[in-house]
Amino acid sequence: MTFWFNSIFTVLVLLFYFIRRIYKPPKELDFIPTVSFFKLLLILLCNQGQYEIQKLIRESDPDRIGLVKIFFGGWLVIITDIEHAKIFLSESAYTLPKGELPENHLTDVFFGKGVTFSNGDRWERQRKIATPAFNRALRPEMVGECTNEFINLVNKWTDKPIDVFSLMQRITIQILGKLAFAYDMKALDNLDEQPYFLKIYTKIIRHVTNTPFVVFPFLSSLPLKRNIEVKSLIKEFDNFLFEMIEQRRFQMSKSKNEKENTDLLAGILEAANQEEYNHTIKELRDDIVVYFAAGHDTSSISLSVVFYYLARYPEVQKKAREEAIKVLGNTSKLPTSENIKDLKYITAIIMESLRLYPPALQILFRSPTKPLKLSRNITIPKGVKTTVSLWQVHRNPDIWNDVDEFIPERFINPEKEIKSNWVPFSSGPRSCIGQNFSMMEQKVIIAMTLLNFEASLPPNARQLDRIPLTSSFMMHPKKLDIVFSKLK
Ligand code: HEM
Repeated sequence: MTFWFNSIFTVLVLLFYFIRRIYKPPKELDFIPTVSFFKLLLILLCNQGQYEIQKLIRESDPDRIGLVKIFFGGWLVIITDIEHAKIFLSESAYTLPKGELPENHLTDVFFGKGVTFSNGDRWERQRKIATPAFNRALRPEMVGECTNEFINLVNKWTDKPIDVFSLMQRITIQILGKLAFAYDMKALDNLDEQPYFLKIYTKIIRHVTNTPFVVFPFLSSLPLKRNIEVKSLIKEFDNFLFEMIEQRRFQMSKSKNEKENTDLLAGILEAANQEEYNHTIKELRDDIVVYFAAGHDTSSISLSVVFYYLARYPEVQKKAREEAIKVLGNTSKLPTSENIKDLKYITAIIMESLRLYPPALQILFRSPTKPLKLSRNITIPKGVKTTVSLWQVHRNPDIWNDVDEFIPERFINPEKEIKSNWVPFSSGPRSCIGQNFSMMEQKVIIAMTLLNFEASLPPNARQLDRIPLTSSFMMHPKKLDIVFSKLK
């Protein structure tokens, strides 16, 4: 009896000591308020969703110093104040590199070292190649053509609730396929089946963003059935990508007509052939995975939020439709770049939706290579993992009036200060490379859809006063249904 008692007691003491040692924050972070790990764990275990997590983060900093620390397999500092964020985000990409994941981590296996995850000279080279290629790929008319296909698809599903996020994923993937890869993803052919490419991608993302695996990266290296499964899915995805690359290379060798080679992939392939870049096939693959992921999920979330608000506020929808009619006419004319600039109210709706629901809730963490001063009293020590919560900076009541209200008007001719506090695409040297691409595609989709359909919330969701969200690290709406009805 005494033996068992002593053994259990010793194990408990060791466990307690072990947890305290891991959990005890470094002294240099003492000044930063702590988010309770146990409260966070409870929220995650009970799957209570994003609002609870964000509320916990805000409440953990009662004196509003503008940053908190959180135990997340290691200590992570989260910046929640826009002024700190501006300084942080404007720091050079060389002195504030993105954090490296342990090798073999599934996120690393899947995303590799595409531009979002790379650092130093490699990142600079990738960004130099992609920037002009992105500008060439900005083609609103082509987005308009895809939107016409989308309208035909929605026409087959009118007056019934439809999961708006999956619907938006289809159109953004189709557009990305055409504009970025000159590839027909066949995402708008029918609603019965999820497109093949998207199906595999969704499964992989579900695995790699699974909370325990994010918090405890070592789990990815264990010989678990699920890890083996993900690796085989990634292989399948890669085969598809290599086929797509080869197909594009072949088409380009047949056609030297520059007008036919305006897509992002063509731009990257052209640059890859130049000796100064010397891109390997693995580097190409990594870039494409990143463009594929960054290029459709975020825009689908943003569009889902916009359609939720349009459905919830019919008067906003009416005003947006009037603008679309004024700019595009009643016909299904394909929008031009000039038209896009005139969609001021629709732009404000997108901006306000992105303020309230930034699809990237926080940026990927960085580790400063030297102490980074954010204000007179606040310095992030060298090497400390740090991120910016875009949700928190956008929902700070000290900065935004009626912070939780949807007020698109605040973005009609906004003052410089308001614009600089709005950072859903991040800012500084590592800001989103696809911002113009995404804003352009969203404006076309919204304007053309409003010329054809009325969006409403299904009867059982009329009281929905906020979007149901998962507690995932990307912002994902739980099932969000919208009804599209043909305009009379
Ligand atoms: C509503 C749509 C979008 C939002 C809210 C968004 C948001 C962001 C944010 C916050 C970052 C910074 C991430 C970080 O620092 O960790 C980022 C980076 C990036 N985004 Fe986007 N994005 C959107 C659309 C797109 C599109 C359409 C593409 C490409 C087709 C794209 C490609 C990228 C790339 C490549 C980076 C990495 C840039 C670098 O590290 O230099 N994004 N995006």
